[in-house]
Amino acid sequence: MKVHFTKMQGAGNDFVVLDATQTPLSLTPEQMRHLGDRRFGVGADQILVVEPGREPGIDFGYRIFNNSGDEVEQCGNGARCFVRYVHEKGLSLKRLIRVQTINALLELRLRDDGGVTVDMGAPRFEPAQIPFDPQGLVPTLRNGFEQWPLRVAGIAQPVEVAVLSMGNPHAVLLVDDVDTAPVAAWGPLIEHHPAFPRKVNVGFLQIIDRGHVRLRVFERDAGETLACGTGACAAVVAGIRLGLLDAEVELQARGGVLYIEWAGKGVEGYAPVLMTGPAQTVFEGEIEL
Ligand SMILES: N[C@H](CCC[C@H](N)C(=O)O)C(=O)O
Repeated sequence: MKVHFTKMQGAGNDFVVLDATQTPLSLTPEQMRHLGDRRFGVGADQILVVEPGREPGIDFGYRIFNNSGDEVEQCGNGARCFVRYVHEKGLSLKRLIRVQTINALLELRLRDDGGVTVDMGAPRFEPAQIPFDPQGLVPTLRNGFEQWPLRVAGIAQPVEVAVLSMGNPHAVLLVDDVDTAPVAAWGPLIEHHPAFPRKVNVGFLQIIDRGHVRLRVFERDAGETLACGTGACAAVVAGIRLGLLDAEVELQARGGVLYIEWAGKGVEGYAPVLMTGPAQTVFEGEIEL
């Protein structure tokens, strides 16, 4: 089967984008893995599928697959590429589009300056929503926010992580310097820790000052990526809840800069996280699957 694709990237997190708005696409996990394979396929961290909106007021469906072939709940850098894609393909002229993922409704805005801002929804902290099983661990509270002392096989000392969901699960640990952080060594150990029944994305967060951070993310099912949008949102939310960051943060990922805004908890609960950053088409092509 010949499949047309568009290769895109957002801060170096790269994607194969497939258009299923006219004809349904149902690819197997093996076909998704082939698309994501950097040697035998196109190569990407994730595969994004653009589907028609299924309800009034919803412009599109948005499905996300890691290059492992597993479908996941959310992808922030992908959301920015999604809105760029639908405009470039003439699938929508609206500057604000509403898209439905498997567990969230997102509002994506193409800005007048050409940048893209996505409303990533509110973070969730309840263990069952992450999901996270504290396994009897006693957290330390910092500014009233839990840091959980995970005991990880292969790591001598307990690893203090903040845990939350951006629709997908995240564990965030503070490091002095992302360049020397043990991302490759600790990332997979924490990703597969039994406290995370659906595994977890692991963020290594370096605080520069209250408005500037650096972040590396070892992504669930994808390994370290040059940027992780939901990971950036999760890390900034954790930093704000720990009392270390202000409401607007510039985040340096290895592949580019993201701007994250979160107003914290209001009268109606937790505010949504807003993320602004780049989204670019790299090339188009066809592949035999
Ligand atoms: N690896 C993530 C999905 C992609 C997230 C990331 N690429 C982003 O931009 O949010 C997960 O399994 O939850």
